[in-house]
Amino acid sequence: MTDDRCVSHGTGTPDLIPVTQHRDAVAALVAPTPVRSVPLADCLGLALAEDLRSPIPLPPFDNSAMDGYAVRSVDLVEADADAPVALPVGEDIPAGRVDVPPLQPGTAHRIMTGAQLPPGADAVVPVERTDGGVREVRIGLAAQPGAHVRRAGEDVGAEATVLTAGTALTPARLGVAAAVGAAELPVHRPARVLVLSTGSELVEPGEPLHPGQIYESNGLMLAAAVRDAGATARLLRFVPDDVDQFHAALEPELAGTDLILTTGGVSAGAYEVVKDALAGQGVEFTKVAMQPGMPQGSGRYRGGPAVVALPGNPVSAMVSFEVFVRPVLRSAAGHRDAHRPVRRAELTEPLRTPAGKRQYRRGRFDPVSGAVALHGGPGSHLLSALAEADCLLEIPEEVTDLPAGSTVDIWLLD
Ligand SMILES: Nc1nc2c(c(=O)[nH]1)N[C@H]1C(S)=C(S)[C@@H](COP(=O)(O)OP(=O)(O)OC[C@H]3O[C@@H](n4cnc5c(N)ncnc54)[C@H](O)[C@@H]3O)O[C@H]1N2
Ligand code: MOO
Repeated sequence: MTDDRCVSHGTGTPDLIPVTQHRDAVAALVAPTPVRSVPLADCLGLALAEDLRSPIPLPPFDNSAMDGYAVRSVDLVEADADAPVALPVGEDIPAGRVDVPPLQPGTAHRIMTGAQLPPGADAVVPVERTDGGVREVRIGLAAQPGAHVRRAGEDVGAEATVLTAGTALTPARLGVAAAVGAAELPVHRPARVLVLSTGSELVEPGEPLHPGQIYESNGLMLAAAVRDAGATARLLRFVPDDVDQFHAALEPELAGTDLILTTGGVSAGAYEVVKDALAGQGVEFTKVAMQPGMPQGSGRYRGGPAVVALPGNPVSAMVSFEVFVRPVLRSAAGHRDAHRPVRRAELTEPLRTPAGKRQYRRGRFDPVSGAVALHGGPGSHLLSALAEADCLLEIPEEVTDLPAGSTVDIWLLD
């Protein structure tokens, strides 16, 4: 909800559907993907499908936090830098030694970081506080019981849950999974997305550009956004505004596709290739009460893969992806946090928006002051401002005027 707002009445455009309605329609198209076991090395960024319980405590055994000497603290009560206590050294215990002999009273074992604490020892003296002796060691420090000892289970108790279902597998989470002995994890298969841009004006970046032509940017951008959302993307070469070429590009690629994402050709002109090709094939075209991103399509292509048809204006395509597609891909792949983080932020300047449409403006957020500044105008061709933005401001449909200092919801982008 946005504070300090002027609300307009009776300005809704009757043929526009609410953002929530289209969002629900898109969400209903993409089911959760199947779960399978995947080697840890291939799990980065995927969502864990089941809680991970540790079969062992971590650390698995009491061990030394320092290179030094394992001792009985009672043997060193009198020890002092000026009056060191000499103890005979029994054994060497490097990390990984499995047959660790007990520590006899009045002796020390030389021990390394990570090595098992010998039975009978209750403290470790760092080598720097000794003379480093190999047969006999002189220790100038009265060790406290437990000093420099890492106790079994201090980090993770046996049978404790270390990761919960829906967690995104970050490097540290993969680390803890390996530390408790997991070789594979149950994860959702990423959703498989096909990306196809349309437009006779489009030219491949790197090729010469003639008057009236523009470089194709939506396909690459959306394929990257799909991958960033944790799904896999197959980017097809864009097609001109030609229905036959559109179908010819799609047909051979349908197998193994969960979602077809198209851009362009969905508004009201004479050459709306996506609309012409997909209307009557299971895809409905609507106008959504939002800006950017008004013309939209969704459905199932000939009863098969889901289709989301995004508008061609680059900012409209990207914002529509954020609003409708990204959360759905993340939910389908099992992510608990499917949505962008939302914050409340204070506007640095006044903002006027048209009534009856939910606005998504591009902004820059200062997390220290909690202020958000608009970045670039509302035009849906202003791609460079989107590229520099770090958040989207979400302004509700009924709001038309916001004074500086009003608080608004923002979605934090990466
Ligand atoms: N008479 C009307 N005209 C328009 C309406 C309307 O309701 N009535 N809606 C406007 C809105 S809002 C939008 S958004 C756009 C959406 O149009 P389309 O989805 O049909 O997209 P195109 O016309 O193909 O392209 C729009 C714009 O974007 C550029 N574009 C398209 N594809 C790419 C790409 N892959 N890479 C880079 N740029 C691309 C294209 O050149 C156009 O400039 O329609 C409005 N018009
Ligand atoms: O949907 Mo359009 O995005 O307002 O330019």
